[in-house]
Amino acid sequence: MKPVVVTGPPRADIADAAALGEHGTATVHEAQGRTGYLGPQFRPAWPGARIGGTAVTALCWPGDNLMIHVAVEQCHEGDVLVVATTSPSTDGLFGELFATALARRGVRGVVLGTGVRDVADLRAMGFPAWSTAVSAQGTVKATAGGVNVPVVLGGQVVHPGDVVVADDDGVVRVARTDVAQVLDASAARVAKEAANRAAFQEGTLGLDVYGMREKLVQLGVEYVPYEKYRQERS
Ligand SMILES: O=C([O-])CC(=O)C(=O)O
Repeated sequence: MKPVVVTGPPRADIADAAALGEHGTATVHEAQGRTGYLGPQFRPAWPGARIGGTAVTALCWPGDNLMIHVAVEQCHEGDVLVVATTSPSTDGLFGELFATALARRGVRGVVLGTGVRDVADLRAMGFPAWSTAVSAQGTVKATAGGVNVPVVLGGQVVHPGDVVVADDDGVVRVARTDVAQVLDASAARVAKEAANRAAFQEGTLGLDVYGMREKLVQLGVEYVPYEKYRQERS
């Protein structure tokens, strides 16, 4: 792999990214056709954060955070730093000092396909972080990798400038070219869910709200009174 730092890639609009962040991962995931989810192994370092930002990517070697230092310089207001490793790793590549530098640059959070550390400090400073591990294991700063190259996390390809949405349910990526369409679909979904919620609050059942009774007939589901069911089986 040839080490490279790509500067100034096109980014999604940071207001659009924030709006997707407000919708949250479950809505955005559904709105883009149930794709883009990095998987349940990506957990927040502390609960309650909800962000949407534009991806700056770093490809590091396991146990080596040199390229995070390089990536910090490429991060702008509204970005989310997305860190992958060249092979599986759980080491604590990122902690409170990196968070301090990123917060100073207006970065909204970090997503790591490896370990995070200093969790208590990250919580106290309110810097959002998602990772596949929490580990005190320290790292070296020795091997060159990539910045703003496509990276794969949880089977999803994240390109620099894509939108990353993250909350207590995990992390979802939205391709930069899909952002407008996913925003529209998310808003439509939120409106539909509001109508469904109102129906549930009034006591209407999901079976009727979603028109599933006909489906049950098609599937051959039979409603049998208890006594008849018992007699047939005795
Ligand atoms: O410096 C490191 O190796 C990572 C870390 O702990 C920090 O960012 O605070």
